[in-house]
Amino acid sequence: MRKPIIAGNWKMYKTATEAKQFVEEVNGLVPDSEKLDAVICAPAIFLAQLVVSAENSPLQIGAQTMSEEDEGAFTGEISPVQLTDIGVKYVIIGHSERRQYFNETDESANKKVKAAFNHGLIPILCVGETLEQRENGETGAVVEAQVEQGISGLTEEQITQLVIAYEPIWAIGTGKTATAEDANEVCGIVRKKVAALYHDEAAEKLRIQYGGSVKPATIDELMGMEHIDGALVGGASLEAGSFVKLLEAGSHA
Ligand SMILES: O=C(CO)COP(=O)(O)O
Repeated sequence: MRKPIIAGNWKMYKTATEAKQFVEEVNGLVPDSEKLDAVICAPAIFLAQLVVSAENSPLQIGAQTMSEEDEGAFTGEISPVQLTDIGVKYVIIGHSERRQYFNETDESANKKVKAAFNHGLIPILCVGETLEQRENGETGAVVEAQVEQGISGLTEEQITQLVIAYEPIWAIGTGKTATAEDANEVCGIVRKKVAALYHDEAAEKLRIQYGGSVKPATIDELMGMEHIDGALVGGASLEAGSFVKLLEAGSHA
């Protein structure tokens, strides 16, 4: 059995005050960590404060990106060493917005995934096709290539701890969710690819999330699918009530 994982990606939303209020509101309502992993990936500027706010709750805090370097003259960057030092547990790697606006690639994602593991962080590696690629029937090939390059060189043990988020780019922030069947089909392709690159047991333990306009109204159907083990959620994770509903659905899956 794979433990469900619901992660909110706040992107560049909320002030520190709003973030603190959110965590205080959800703190008592987060399902037990034996049932579900609940994560909020917040802007870097208030990660340290949120780790403290969530101290007595099963809620874990994640970053939205990081440098692959441990330290150095990289103005504006944040390293995995700095993240683990303040108690951050997860980090999103290779989100499509990072790829689109900040020149991230499968190669840089691979370096960051390895750096995350080297410092005890759990990476959430994002993959997903554009609308054009989907319409051209290239979804499977695109996602397989992203997975193969993104996880290149990982140990089997790391594969079993990794989280991969399948986020079709056309479904992000658009209100267009992939159907649960379509999402499951691609998550199945991801799992099969990992099985081919490693072996079945490692692929069976790998957790795969779907992301793209997930809402409380759509989460149950998605979580009912064979290959979907959770969700990476933007808009619907910003409001405490909505996030708690997603966690409840995840914990009953
Ligand atoms: O990009 C996403 C999560 O990483 C999805 O965002 P939305 O849930 O707002 O579509």
